[in-house]
Amino acid sequence: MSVSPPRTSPITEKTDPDGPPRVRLLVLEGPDRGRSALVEGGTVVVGTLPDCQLVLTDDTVSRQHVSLELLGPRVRVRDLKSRNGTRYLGARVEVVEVPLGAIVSLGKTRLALLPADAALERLSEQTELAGLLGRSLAMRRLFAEVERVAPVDISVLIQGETGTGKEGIARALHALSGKTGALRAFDCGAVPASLLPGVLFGHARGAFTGAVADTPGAIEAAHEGTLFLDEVAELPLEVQPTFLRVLETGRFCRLGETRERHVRFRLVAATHRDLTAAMKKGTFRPDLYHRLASLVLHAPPLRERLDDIPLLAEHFARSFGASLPLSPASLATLTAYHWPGNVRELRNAVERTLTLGANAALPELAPPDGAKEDFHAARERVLLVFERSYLEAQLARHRGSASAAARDAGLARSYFYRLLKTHGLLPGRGGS
Ligand SMILES: Nc1ncnc2c1ncn2[C@@H]1O[C@H](COP(=O)(O)OP(=O)(O)OP(=O)(O)O)[C@@H](O)[C@H]1O
Repeated sequence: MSVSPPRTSPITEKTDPDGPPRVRLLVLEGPDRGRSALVEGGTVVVGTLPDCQLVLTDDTVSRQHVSLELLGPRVRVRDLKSRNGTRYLGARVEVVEVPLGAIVSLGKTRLALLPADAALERLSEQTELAGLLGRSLAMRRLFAEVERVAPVDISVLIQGETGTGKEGIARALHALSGKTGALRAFDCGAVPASLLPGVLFGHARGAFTGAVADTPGAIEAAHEGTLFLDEVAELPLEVQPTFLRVLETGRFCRLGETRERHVRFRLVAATHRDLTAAMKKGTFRPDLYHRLASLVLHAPPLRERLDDIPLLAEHFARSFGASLPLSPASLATLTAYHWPGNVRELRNAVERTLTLGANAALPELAPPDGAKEDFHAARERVLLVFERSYLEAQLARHRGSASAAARDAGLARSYFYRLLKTHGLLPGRGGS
């Protein structure tokens, strides 16, 4: 066993598949942050006594706080009747088997149990970055990337399922960039293709019917700042060459003008679609793709970072005016679900449950006495319940095809998508 205080240096220890299981213990939060120990086989004890295999100085940790039995790809965590308890996914535990990669809390200390050969270079020490919350390893890795890339003036492409926080990541990149201009967000899927060039590049008075005044576009509003281009896969093919030219030269003309203007901004684009598939289909230009994807960040789905659920759920509950330590039953419900709509769906679930009380999907989160409900609140509740079950039934009938479901429902595709988004029902990657 070795004890060392690494934080940012790479640690790469190859695991012998026939040898005893090897696990790296790494303190992520608490007074001993950065302390790490490589342990091999058998059972090890963590506590403040000097003969523990990982010795901590945290005074909320007991002398012999927890034992860890290494079982290959899993670890049996046993609380040794500690004063402040041992928690996993936010709930107090006596004995629990956890996979490698899990994080357990001992008093104020948060300890990651990692595969010995995990590369640990680039874990951020933050659990909040410009409004984005995360204490899982996946988010700390992402935070470290954001911190590293933010001040560098290159385009960034953020890929990830819907609701994973791509816009939040773009905001964090901007907040840490040191740029003097603003962040301007533009959703390529929200504007009809025919209006999109005008909204993006701006237009001169009289450029088209209804153009009553000279109007700057989104790229000008992002001058000296960041342009966040959401749903970039929806950028119409015919607009892509002009946009690429702006990225390469910083020059463009408003619609209806011949005078060239100059802009300087950092582009952050996001998509939940597979752009390489879009290139193969011919709907996305490879030259633009390569320009956008100088650097790709992946927003991990919530189901791959269950450690974030207690933090996020309590944060959302607080933001809706409730202060609740989540019950173990609520946490078990929340962490057992696969969250196809990711963090947005979690936020909606918390809100729905706090608003609708016992009728909601996660009753353990409901206010204990049941909420008073006036006419407007009751109508809203019935509408929400109706909307959600209608959308689910339509999607099921059309095997997940949102376009077909929207047509059948007699709704505009964009409006149908908005409803799906509100209810956290947007089909994942590859959905239409
Ligand atoms: N890590 C996080 N911490 C706090 N809030 C988050 C986090 N991730 C997402 N959210 C919240 O979840 C909601 C959805 O996030 P966001 O709009 O950034 O996702 P997205 O990936 O851009 O979604 P879409 O692809 O549908 O546009 C927002 O309300 C955002 O504030």
